Amino acid sequence: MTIVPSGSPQALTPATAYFRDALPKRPLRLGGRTSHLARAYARRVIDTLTSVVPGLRVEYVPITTSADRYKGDLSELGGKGLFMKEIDKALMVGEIDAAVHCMKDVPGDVPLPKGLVFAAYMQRDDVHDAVVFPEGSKYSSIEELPTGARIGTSAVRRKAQLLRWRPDLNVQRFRGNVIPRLTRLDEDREVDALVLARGGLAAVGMDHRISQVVAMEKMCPAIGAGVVGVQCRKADEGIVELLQMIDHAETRTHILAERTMLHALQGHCNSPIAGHCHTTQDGQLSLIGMVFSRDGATFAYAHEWDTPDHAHELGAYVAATLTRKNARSIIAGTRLHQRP
Ligand SMILES: NCc1[nH]cc(CCC(=O)O)c1CC(=O)O
Repeated sequence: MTIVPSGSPQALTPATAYFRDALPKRPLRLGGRTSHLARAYARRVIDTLTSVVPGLRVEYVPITTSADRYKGDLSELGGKGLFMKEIDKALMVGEIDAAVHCMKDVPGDVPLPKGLVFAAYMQRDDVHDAVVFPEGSKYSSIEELPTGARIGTSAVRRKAQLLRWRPDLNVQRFRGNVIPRLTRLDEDREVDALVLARGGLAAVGMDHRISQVVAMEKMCPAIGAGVVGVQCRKADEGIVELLQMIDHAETRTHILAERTMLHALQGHCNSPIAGHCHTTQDGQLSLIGMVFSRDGATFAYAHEWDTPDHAHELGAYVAATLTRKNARSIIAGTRLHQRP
């Protein structure tokens, strides 16, 4: 098979040369979850890879994770990387060559498995949260909802911020993959509205269901929101280099700042922690960090800036500022199901 590099001849890097030799043997096996969202994100990874390396064959390997099997409250299981365990294992034993993950679901309180590396981050999607109402609902925004209205979400981060905004709302646990969640919203009428990620809804073709996009000031995103990461074995140098070809450098810097903060706060995707890093118009890195009590009544906020080569320092600094503002006890006080 011939590889026609996109763009200039210099585009033929060692990675494409390496992969040209491995290609005839079998397609690259990309593992990920079975959900519509995971498949949509994998499609994005595959399309980007094949636009850089035309002729590259990639096969998607869907994997059911513990979090997909468990229908209860994930915080009761500890919430630590349950969307990843089986995928990590498949990658470590060589059943797959690479894995696609939503960075939001990658925990910050346990180290990544030894020998695995995120070799590519795709350019970040929109990070706003969005509100969806059941079909035929007379409401179209959170502001219009009457006292006691039921909002469905399983994210403690969303619950805390909704209650901070509207303490009179009744926030209920509502789990599941995006499409089944929307079906339940319309059919069962258990809740009056759902809050979901705008980018996730758009990725599965459901953006027409969005009635309200929530401002960042009302709903600070999760660490890693809207970022798809591609992981592989560190020792597979050819695959590492191949994936690096689709790495989005600015997104990598933002993820480094956000996840450094998350590590320092010992948080995971079900912690009441929010944060967002972006590059300002004058080229500075801006990082916002927030932690909440579960009822949203107590929170700590920090916002700092630094140069793009100081993403790590910025993450550590914002975490330290939050810690000085009692972040640990605010978070700890909210862990209702903490194990002894
Ligand atoms: N926890 C599930 C999950 N992981 C990533 C996304 C959405 C896309 C993203 O922010 O990466 C979602 C669904 C949601 O929060 O509505």
